[in-house]
Amino acid sequence: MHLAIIGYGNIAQSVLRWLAARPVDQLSVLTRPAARKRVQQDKLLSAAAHHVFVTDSMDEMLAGHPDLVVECAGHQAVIEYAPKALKAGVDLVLVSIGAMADERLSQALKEAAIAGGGKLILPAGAIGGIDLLAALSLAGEVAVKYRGTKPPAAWRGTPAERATDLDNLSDMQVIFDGTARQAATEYPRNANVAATLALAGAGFDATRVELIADPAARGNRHAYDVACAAGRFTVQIDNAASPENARTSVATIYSVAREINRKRDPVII
Ligand SMILES: NC(=O)C1=CN([C@@H]2O[C@H](COP(=O)(O)OP(=O)(O)OC[C@H]3O[C@@H](n4cnc5c(N)ncnc54)[C@H](OP(=O)(O)O)[C@@H]3O)[C@@H](O)[C@H]2O)C=CC1
Ligand SMILES: O=C([O-])CC(=O)C(=O)O
Repeated sequence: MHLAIIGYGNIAQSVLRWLAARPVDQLSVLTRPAARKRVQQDKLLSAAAHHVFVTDSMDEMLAGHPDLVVECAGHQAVIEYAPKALKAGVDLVLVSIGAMADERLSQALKEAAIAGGGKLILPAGAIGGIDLLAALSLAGEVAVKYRGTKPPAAWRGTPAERATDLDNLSDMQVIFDGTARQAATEYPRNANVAATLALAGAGFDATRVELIADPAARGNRHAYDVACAAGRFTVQIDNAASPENARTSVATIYSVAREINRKRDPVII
């Protein structure tokens, strides 16, 4: 298998650490230009694959004909690279799913996938239960309400800083209440799961979202309720935060790992 990864942050490096136990044949990594030389020297790479290529050019990466591209670099990187990968006919795992809250980008991605023949794969990421939600939404209208709770530090550098004094919170506080579209747009590094739920269920404008800063939170809690004529269910996940990036739950890393296995294994679940 030839695996290509866009980004070299917490998720990318953690996935490579996991790959060391079962390396891929070829690995291509797309970094920012300033990071290329440093990444090339990282020993994680040679443990994760038999042949390694590091580049700062998407065209160069695609010229190697990867079997699967995994984006784990953020919303801006989705805009820059995702349409190209899909147009080239390569399957693309999109971790920064919240970028699809932008209707024009979402449409462009679909058109690129149709034109090129590559599949746009939306992984479960930090959340679970997407299989049931997506299935129930085929039976009729679904109502979905999501609550995302993280420690105050995970909300630094976001609009939450304007809503509350994150450093001096003594109790949990709702820092956002609105639609999945607003949440994914305003919190691009924290509310991708809201977008995942929206795409699997009621859509970006009907999925209700509450984001909460809680000084007592030990990790990232994702909870949601689904109701429809075919049934109802509630999910609550208490995720450990990644040691390298507290905003990102460890589960996200293994959700990417699962998609890699789904591409290379004969039996998939
Ligand atoms: N679907 C889900 O459930 C979840 C999705 N996510 C998404 O995954 C993304 C990545 O998470 P994580 O790995 O923890 O974040 P990190 O910030 O640790 O890593 C992101 C990496 O991407 C690099 N990068 C950013 N823009 C570009 C670009 N244009 N070209 C090449 N590299 C680029 C960054 O480089 P630099 O440091 O130089 O900026 C950094 O190395 C998040 O931003 C979020 O959107 C996260 C958690 C859950
Ligand atoms: O990793 C998480 O817990 C969720 C997250 O950051 C996101 O949805 O963007």
